[in-house]
Amino acid sequence: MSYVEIRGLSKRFDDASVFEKIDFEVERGEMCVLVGPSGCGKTTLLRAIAGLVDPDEGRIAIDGREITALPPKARGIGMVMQQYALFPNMNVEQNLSFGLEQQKVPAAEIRRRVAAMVALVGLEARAKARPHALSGGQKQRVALARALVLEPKLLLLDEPMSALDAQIRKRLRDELKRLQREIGFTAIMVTHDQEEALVLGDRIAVMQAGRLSQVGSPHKVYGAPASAEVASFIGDFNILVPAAIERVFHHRPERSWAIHPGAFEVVGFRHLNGSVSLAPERGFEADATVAGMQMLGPVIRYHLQADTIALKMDVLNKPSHGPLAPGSPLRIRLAAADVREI
Ligand SMILES: Nc1ncnc2c1ncn2[C@@H]1O[C@H](COP(=O)(O)OP(=O)(O)OP(=O)(O)O)[C@@H](O)[C@H]1O
Repeated sequence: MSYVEIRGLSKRFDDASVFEKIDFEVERGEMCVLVGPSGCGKTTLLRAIAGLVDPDEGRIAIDGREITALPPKARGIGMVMQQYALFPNMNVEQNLSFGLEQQKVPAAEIRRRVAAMVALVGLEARAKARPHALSGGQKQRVALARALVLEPKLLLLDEPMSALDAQIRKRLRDELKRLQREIGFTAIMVTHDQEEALVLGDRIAVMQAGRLSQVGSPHKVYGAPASAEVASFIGDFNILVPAAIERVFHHRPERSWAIHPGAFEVVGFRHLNGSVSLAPERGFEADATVAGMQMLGPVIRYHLQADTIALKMDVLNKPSHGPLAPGSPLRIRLAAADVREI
């Protein structure tokens, strides 16, 4: 039996189903990241686990104990939301102490646990500061520390970093991973950010239109997406029908596609898995022209047109080859092993 077990969980608002028959597990000490397009039901699922929304059917158990009918306070669940929701009139230490005082934890133990947690999130120098005097990243660290100091059985994180700018967000993300390794807490986190999901998740659950379309390790979900929808959500995928590939790409016997038209509906390959060249070498598979480009930092994403097929390819951004102008002709090479059935 898994540490967190969710079985057949469904929720409707009026006549509209938000999610239906959701099943999934989280092991003790694991961070499960829930990703999916806006409106697919992630927040409602998290709120149902927290007890803030009543599911219509299904059950939730933590550590072998069913909690489906328990009020939120009795579930032993901590929550961190996008908005910091700190107590504005209390300093950092007081924000952290509050929940422990409510639980009637002895004063000496409160002092010890709060001091240890403040140190863990690196806020010793700001322990006496009130929220208005903290930066966004610091406030969110306080919110995280305030939830963790109560040692919840399960921590729910709803887009905890989405209000922060990119740089701080990455720092906090690494810090969250470190904290999770050090303390070993169990968490379910909702994010829109694909990279955040892949970095933080021990397990990723992809939710689409109220259903989980794939649950697996980041490696599995990224490397072997279960459907075209998952592939397009976990980004960077060219999705094609085999007939189009057959028509546009030149066959080479030693590198045949191993694709039989009609055997499945779509195939795809990651933007980064193809290579492009201006040199007319032998062995390239398809002619294309540059339709546009996006500068992404470490890679340049080219929008290419190969006959009737629009493709995207990521090429390492090296000084040795500058960006290609729109209209540049080039050839695309692709290994059969990088083309997946999806
Ligand atoms: N209290 C409510 N009453 C009626 N409909 C609701 C209620 N709460 C959420 N919904 C609807 O349920 C659906 C799922 O909403 P939810 O907030 O769970 O999505 P989400 O995946 O978290 O979206 P986002 O990523 O944009 O936050 C939406 O269509 C939303 O309008």
